[in-house]
Parts: sequence; C-alpha cells; structure tokens
Amino acid sequence: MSDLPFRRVVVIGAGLMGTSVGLALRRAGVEVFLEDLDPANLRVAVSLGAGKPLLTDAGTAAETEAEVDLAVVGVPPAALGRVIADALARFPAATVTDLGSVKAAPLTDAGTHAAASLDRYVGGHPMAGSEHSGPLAARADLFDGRAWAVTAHPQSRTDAVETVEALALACGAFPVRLTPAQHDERVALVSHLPQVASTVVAGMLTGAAEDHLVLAGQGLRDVTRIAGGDPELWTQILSANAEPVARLLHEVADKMHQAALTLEKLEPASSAVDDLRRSLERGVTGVGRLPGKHGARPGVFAAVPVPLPDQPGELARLFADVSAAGVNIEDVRIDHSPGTPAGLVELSVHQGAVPALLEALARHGWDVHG
Ligand SMILES: NC(=O)C1=CN([C@@H]2O[C@H](COP(=O)(O)OP(=O)(O)OC[C@H]3O[C@@H](n4cnc5c(N)ncnc54)[C@H](O)[C@@H]3O)[C@@H](O)[C@H]2O)C=CC1
Ligand SMILES: O=C(O)C(=O)Cc1ccc(O)cc1
Repeated sequence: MSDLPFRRVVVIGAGLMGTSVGLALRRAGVEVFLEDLDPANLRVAVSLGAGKPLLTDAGTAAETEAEVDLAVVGVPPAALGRVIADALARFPAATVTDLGSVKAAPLTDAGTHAAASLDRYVGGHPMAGSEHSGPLAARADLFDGRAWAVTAHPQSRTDAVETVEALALACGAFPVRLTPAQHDERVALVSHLPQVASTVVAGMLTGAAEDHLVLAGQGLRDVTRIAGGDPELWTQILSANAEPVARLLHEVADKMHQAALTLEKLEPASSAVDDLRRSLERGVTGVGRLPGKHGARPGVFAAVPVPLPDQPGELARLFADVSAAGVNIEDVRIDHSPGTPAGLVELSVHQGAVPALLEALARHGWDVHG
C-alpha cells in the first residue's frame, strides 16, 4: 500500500492489541517500531514479526522519533491519557491515536497533560479482540472486516482524522466516525453490558459441582467465553464507563425480575406462557439485528451445520468440497462434544448459496439436512 498517509508507525504497548496492529501493518508493508514497559512482551512481539524495537541498546536515534508519522497507543485504559500526552510530546510530527475501549476519560486526561498539541490526537477503538491478553494472543487478521471507531474531538485536525481512518483500513477494518461520548454510550450496550452479563453467569459456576459442569454444552461456552477476559483490564474499562453500564444493568435486573415472576406464574394456557414466548421471540429478533461480516445486513448469511467425524483430514476434506462447490465460507465455528468421536462444524455462507451447498455436500457423503 503506497498511498497511505504514514510510512513510519510506532506502537506503544505491545500486548494483544498493539502487537495485532503491528502485525496487520507489517502485512500492509508499513515500517513499524514497538515499545513496551515489559521487556518480555516487547521481545515476543518483535519475534512474532510485529515490528522492530524503538529503543535499542544504543538508544533511540533522534531522527527516528522525528520521522514517526503515526503513534498508536495500546496500553491499558487507566494509563492511556498519560501515554497519549507523552507520545504527542515525543513524536512532534506524528498523529497520535489509541486502541482503548473507552474514549471520553482518556481524552480528558490527555488534555490536562498536553492541551496545546491535542489537535494531533484522534481516538480509536477497534471492535475486535479476545478474552486473552499479551502479544502471544495477537493476530494479523484480528481486525479484518471489523468496525473501528474513530473518535475525533472538536480540536482534532482533519488530516489527523483521515490518518486514523487510513490506519483502520490498512488493518483490514472499516472506520466508523463517532464522538467520544457517542462511542462510550454505544459500547456500553454492545460490549460492556455483555461482558458483565457473561461474568455474572460464569461467576455462578464457581459454586457448581463438577458432575453438573460435565453437562456443559456450547451454549454455556458461548455465553461465558468473554468472562475469561483480564479482570484488571475490565476493572479499568468499567470504571471509566460506569454510569451508562450501570443504567443498562438496572434495566437487565428489571427484565430478569419480570422473567422470574413470569416463570413462577406459568400454568398451561395461562397468559404467562404467552409472555414467556414473547420474551423469547424478542431475543430472536434482537440477535437477528446483529450485522454479519463486513457490517453486512443481518440475515444475509445462513449457518449450515455439518457433523464432522473426529479423524485426521476431515476438516480439510470438508473445506475442499465446499470450495469445489464454488461457495465462499464467510465464517466457521467448530463445536466439540467431550467424549464423542465427532464434532459439529457450522459453516456461515451467503443465504443464496445454501441450496447448492447442501446438494454438493450430500453428494460427497456429508450428513447434511436441508
Ligand atoms: N483485549 C481486548 O480484546 C481489547 C482491548 N482493547 C484496548 O486495547 C488496549 C490494550 O489492551 P490489550 O492489548 O488487551 O492489553 P494487554 O495487557 O495485552 O497489553 C497491554 C500492554 O501495554 C503494556 N504497557 C502498560 N503500560 C505501558 C506504558 N505506560 N508504556 C508502554 N507499555 C505499557 C503492557 O506491558 C502490555 O504489554 C486497552 O486500552 C484496551 O481497552 C480494545 C479492543 C479489544
Ligand atoms: O472477545 C471478544 O469477542 C471481544 O469482544 C473482545 C473485546 C474486548 C474489549 C473491547 O473493547 C472490544 C472487544
């Protein structure tokens, strides 16, 4: 990519997110320098190919700092304001952005330390990540097809906003412009509430007997996966966006209370049965509103389940058969049932491709049903 508005990028904080940005930018041919307080994380990120260390044993060449066009701050939320302000001072020609999950508090913080140069700062938040931390969990394709919030503030320079949008695009994401306040309000619903809900459900498992947990299926794993996220990171995220998240939690608590009352009133053919069905249907409607890959309209993709024998080469054979049918796999999920010699692969494909795919898979002996 030769028409990018940056040639030399520094990533400060080479953990999961910073290292993933480094890998994605290296994939796009951009020169990347890395920095981290933790020398072990820096070494791992460098060895993964995410960039070169900014500081060498001989120190940093002054011309390197002067020639940095873009600094990307990937440190934990509570440290963001300070590190953004430092980056504005250290890299005088650079646009500075960050990867933080909250946007209003770090902007205020950075403004108290670096008000004069804040016009070169534009916030960013890639809406992709994982429940794992650190550079070993990083991936070059983490941002492919994902939204990346770009949060300009009133002083942000237009060229700085365009540079951060170009960063999102270079990493494979699509930029979404929002104000910091709009961002924090929206992620309260789409990211922070699900985290607390997942955490509460997972927390209830701590008291469960092991012979109960052996029954756990994919549904429980789906609901609790993000509860495995770093508690320190999430303490910082939720502390910085407490009010909107608390408002939503009160709403959830009311709805849970209503659901409990409904269940207590259930009798065959009672109106409580209709209430229960209506609330389950509302859930189906809500899930159907989630956009698919690349922000595609909901409902564009369909999931095709295929039972997979637990033998070497079966997954490769399935993918080859799908490919021979001329069908693109948009997404894939594999469910493992402990103790059984089979798994279930769920192929997400364009709805229009489903009939041809089912026909082709059945022809190749896969156990699929229309
Ligand atoms: N974990 C996730 O899924 C997502 C996280 N984010 C945001 O990305 C940021 C980074 O999160 P992760 O990469 O998950 O955390 P991480 O814990 O994997 O990485 C953070 C890195 O920053 C380093 N660090 C801490 N303070 C530093 C400082 N003052 N200077 C230089 N390096 C410093 C740490 O040593 C560590 O290597 C956070 O602000 C988070 O809110 C955004 C989207 C997703
Ligand atoms: O693991 C996942 O699916 C996530 O959604 C991770 C995540 C964590 C924090 C963010 O600010 C954004 C995304």
